[in-house]
Amino acid sequence: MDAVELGLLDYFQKVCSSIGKYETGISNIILLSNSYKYQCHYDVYKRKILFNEDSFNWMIQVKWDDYAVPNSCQSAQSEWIYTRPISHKGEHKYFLAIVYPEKNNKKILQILELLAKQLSYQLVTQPNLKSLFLQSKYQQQITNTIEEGYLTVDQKGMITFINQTGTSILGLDENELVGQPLVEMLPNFNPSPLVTLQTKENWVNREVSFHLPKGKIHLIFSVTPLFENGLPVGIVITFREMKIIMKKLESLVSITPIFQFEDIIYKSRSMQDLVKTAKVAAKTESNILIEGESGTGKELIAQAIHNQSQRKGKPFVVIDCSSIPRDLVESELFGYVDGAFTGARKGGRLGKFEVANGGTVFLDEIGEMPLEIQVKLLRVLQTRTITRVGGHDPTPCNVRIIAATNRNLEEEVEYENFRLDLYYRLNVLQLTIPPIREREGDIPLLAKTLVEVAANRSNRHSPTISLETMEILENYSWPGNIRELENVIERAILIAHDVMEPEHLPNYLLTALVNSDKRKPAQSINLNNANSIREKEKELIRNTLDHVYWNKSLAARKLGISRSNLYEKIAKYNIEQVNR
Ligand SMILES: Nc1ncnc2c1ncn2[C@@H]1O[C@H](COP(=O)(O)OP(=O)(O)OP(=O)(O)O)[C@@H](O)[C@H]1O
Repeated sequence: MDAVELGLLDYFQKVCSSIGKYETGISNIILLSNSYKYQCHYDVYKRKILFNEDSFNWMIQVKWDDYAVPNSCQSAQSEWIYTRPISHKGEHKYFLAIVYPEKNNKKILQILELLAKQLSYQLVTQPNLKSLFLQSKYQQQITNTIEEGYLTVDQKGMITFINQTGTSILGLDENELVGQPLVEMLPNFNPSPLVTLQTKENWVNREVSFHLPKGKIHLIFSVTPLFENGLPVGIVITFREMKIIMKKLESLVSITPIFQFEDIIYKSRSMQDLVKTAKVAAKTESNILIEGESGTGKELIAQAIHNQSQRKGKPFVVIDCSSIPRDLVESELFGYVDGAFTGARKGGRLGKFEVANGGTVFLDEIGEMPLEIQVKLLRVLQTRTITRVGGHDPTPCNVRIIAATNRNLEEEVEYENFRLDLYYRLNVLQLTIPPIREREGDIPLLAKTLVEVAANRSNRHSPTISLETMEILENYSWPGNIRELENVIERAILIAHDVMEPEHLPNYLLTALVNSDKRKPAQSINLNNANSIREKEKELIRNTLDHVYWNKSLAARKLGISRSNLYEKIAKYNIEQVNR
């Protein structure tokens, strides 16, 4: 085991640099291990000095004439090497050597003696703490490659080691820290991590802030106490910068909002008005409520707003209020402190609002939010702070809320399922996205564009859409809106060649066409031949009418369509009653 492993070299270097600070005029103090004693390179000129056993009795004279050193570099004809042993259990383990031009300089002798004593003492008291973590140089190198700051403190509270990541996080030099009391260098730990030597417990993911020369830093740290033969020897503190953790969490929790206003496909007047208002909303900081049926593009609009707002580039965190178990909503949103509840993770947890700080929170399905959480959300919006579950200290939180719902929130307020005060807070700007069946001219445009997108994605030639197919698409009510249209097209693309025909569409669309004033499929007809769709419909209507002896009300009921719709179809297909 050498001086590095024993931690002696660090200590030695530290002491030497402090000697340098007091300007004793001494330089070139060398720490020699026992194995080096017969040969040593010792100064800037790489002069090699041969030692023998006697060399360790205080002092030897070196005549520079014997060495190939240019005259200009020599301050004296000869110099003296003072040496002093560093002993451990009566054995000379190391030697200190100082090169000095004068013989018997008392000050030098005193310093050397003192230093050797201090180092010998260090050998006895330093319980090889370092060797516990750094059993080899490889391990030391590993500690320098890990992403966490890594600091060891002996049982007396003195810092004994810090890795490179640690020094760069703290913005302090290894020499400034090692050998110094932890409480002086990093005073904000409260309680001191050394407490763990008594409690014998690990601390996980605690938070602390320091004002250091680098500025204010916010750390997440963990502490592991170390024992050797049951006796406390020190602690290891691992730490990371909060802002780095936040960045990582952001990438896990937030999504990259990819949509811009240019990606929204529309033509209809109603969508033109909506996008215009959304663009105005993007310039403001107000909360926004987006209402619309499922799949109408609420999240798409929310992303486009975020990307055109001042918060672009900041987190965009999506919280689906309907998918979080009721009793976890609060901690998911606002986080919790250590020990907040049974089963809570040690060290607490950040909430999504904290992660979204500076950015946008997209609260999807806000209508599903439990009433008790609505109160807490209201408080966040009013105070612009969040308080973790089980915590008392509010933390500033700057987020913009874009809430979305496919319910009629005003009605939910009337039914007392949603708080009126929260509704007002969220509804500063309201956008209502119309369903696609109400967007005049949008379906053909959407269908054509989505066919191209889907064909491109699956590396296929993009088919054209036949008139008949387009008619079916336009007449369907699309309860699942654009998401449903996307799915239908995605599937059709796989089976269509040059032209997308009705046979490439799912049967339920064709059936629904027959029942076009009802939004759910009624009697299913299996239409495989595209050209026969009208014929099949005509046949179905005629058969039904014949079956009920042309009682049109009854036929309409059986077909699941309205009487007026039946009259329209009879006229359209020119169906006549055949006298039997
Ligand atoms: N106008 C549009 N142009 C192009 N794509 C659209 C348009 N509107 C919606 N989409 C696409 O439709 C799909 C559904 O949109 P989105 O998830 O935004 O709907 P939503 O209203 O938030 O749905 P839900 O209420 O079910 O959460 C997405 O793939 C989206 O890209």
